[in-house]
Amino acid sequence: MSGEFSDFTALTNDSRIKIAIFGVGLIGGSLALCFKGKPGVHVVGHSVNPSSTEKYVARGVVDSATTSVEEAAKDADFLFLCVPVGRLEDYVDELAKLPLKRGCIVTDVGSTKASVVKHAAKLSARGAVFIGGHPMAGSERSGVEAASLHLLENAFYVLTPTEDTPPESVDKLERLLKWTRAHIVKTDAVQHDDIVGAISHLPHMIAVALVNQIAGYNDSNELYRRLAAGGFRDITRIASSDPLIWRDILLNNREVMLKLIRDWQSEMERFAVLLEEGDGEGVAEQFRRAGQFRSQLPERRKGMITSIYECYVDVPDHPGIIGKIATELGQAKINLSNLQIIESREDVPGVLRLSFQQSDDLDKATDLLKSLQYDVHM
Ligand SMILES: NC(=O)c1ccc[n+]([C@@H]2O[C@H](COP(=O)([O-])OP(=O)(O)OC[C@H]3O[C@@H](n4cnc5c(N)ncnc54)[C@H](O)[C@@H]3O)[C@@H](O)[C@H]2O)c1
Ligand SMILES: O=C(O)C(=O)C[C@]1(C(=O)O)C=C[C@@H](O)C=C1
Repeated sequence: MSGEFSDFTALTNDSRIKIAIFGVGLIGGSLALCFKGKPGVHVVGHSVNPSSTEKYVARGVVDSATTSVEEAAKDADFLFLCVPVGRLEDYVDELAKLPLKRGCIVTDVGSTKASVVKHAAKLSARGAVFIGGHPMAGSERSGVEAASLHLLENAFYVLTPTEDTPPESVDKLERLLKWTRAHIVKTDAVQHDDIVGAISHLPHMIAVALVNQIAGYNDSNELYRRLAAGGFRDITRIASSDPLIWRDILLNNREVMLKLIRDWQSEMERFAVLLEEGDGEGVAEQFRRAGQFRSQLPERRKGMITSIYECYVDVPDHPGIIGKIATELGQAKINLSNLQIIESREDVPGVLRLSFQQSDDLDKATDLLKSLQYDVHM
């Protein structure tokens, strides 16, 4: 081992590290992939479902898997709770009944923090330290099939230690999380929920409401769906997120969300007034202000809407073209994460959307496809 991770084995008193992941889905699976195969590390996955445990091992995401919380938790140095927000407290309660390894670190990846941090304080009575966590990266996809070694790379990873959290435990967790290549940010759990409510939960709700509004119009005229391409697609990717994961997040953060909805309604009302009054300068000013703030967002950072790098390719309408493009990319060792035909443009035979998890892959793919005379748009 070398460089920034050379102090890794100092994370425990012996050179073996057991990491238990409860819920090996998109986030749990991505964490497992970051830890698995590192020297001395054993990653055990937990699922309530025996067929899922078999799948985790068969896909090579974990070293072993079990349906027993007790077996997964036994002697574990780090325990990651990666289940839906609505189940986090149940897992804390189960762990609180078990003989956990002294000084072990229990953390979670839930999209809300205040309630679980408060609830998990009880783990200290078992000699464990709870530190709330939230990797600010994700996808509209879910399940272990969507897990990726690179998901958290360059993303922010929020930790919410309290004043009672031993600093050496925070330090230990931070050192472990270096394997994810995410950037750690520490904040208070309540502040986390306010801010993440605004920059993540509200956009998900708006995307869903917008899609449902348009779907309603589409019921009486199919042209809505057929013409909905550029802007609509950009702002609504996250509307395809997992319904149960988001049910739990929004219910858990409901007080914050109710205030944010009211503020959103005021923003829309402001637009309504500007339009009623025919105030063109006022409308333009709204766009100027938004553009200015948006231009200051971190570029191509994982997390929020930009976690996937995409390009669009005009494709002639003949059988085999999709396979041909996928093969060209594969032969050039470019990792394609998704490929989708979009039938929204009437003027060209078809448009293929290619998605990548690395900006590098996107750049290589556009260069390659352009060199092969394809029309590529960003
Ligand atoms: N999806 C995202 O973009 C994202 C990003 C950051 C954090 N998170 C948080 O990560 C956690 C997991 O989300 P995910 O996107 O990985 O979801 P996922 O559906 O991909 O994975 C959830 C895991 O929990 C298990 N699970 C589901 N319901 C369960 C239940 N009732 N009891 C026990 N286990 C159950 C599933 O088998 C799966 O292994 C959530 O708390 C979510 O808020 C999600
Ligand atoms: O990129 C996405 O699909 C996401 O929704 C990721 C996202 C976000 O809103 O930024 C979603 C939920 C999380 O808790 C953290 C990250």
